[in-house]
Amino acid sequence: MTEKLDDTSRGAVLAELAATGWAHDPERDAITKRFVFRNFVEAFGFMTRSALFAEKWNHHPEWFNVYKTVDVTLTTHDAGGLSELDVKLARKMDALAE
Ligand SMILES: C[C@H](O)[C@H](O)[C@H]1CNC2=NC(N)=NC(=O)C2=N1
Repeated sequence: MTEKLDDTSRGAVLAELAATGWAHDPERDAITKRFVFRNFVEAFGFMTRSALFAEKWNHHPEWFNVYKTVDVTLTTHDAGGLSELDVKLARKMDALAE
């Protein structure tokens, strides 16, 4: 689960995630997305709910919050690039942001 995505699966996965606003950073083999909420409470609520899944799955986002904006970077440090866990967390964060 923490192995890097192989070349056959990553194309489809990156295309799927691109459709919801995730961009691939090839330098780091990471995915990034900016979430913008109505206000700080909504942004922090999203971070709090995401944090519970991150902790449960032992897979943690890199993120930067200013007021109602949360910039998220997902990659798997142990694998040195994207893994299924990043995809799982990205999908969950999309759902939690709705
Ligand atoms: C020791 C601990 O299980 C590891 O450092 C976990 C924690 N959370 C993690 N989060 C992310 N994004 N990548 C990791 O490789 C990772 N590894």
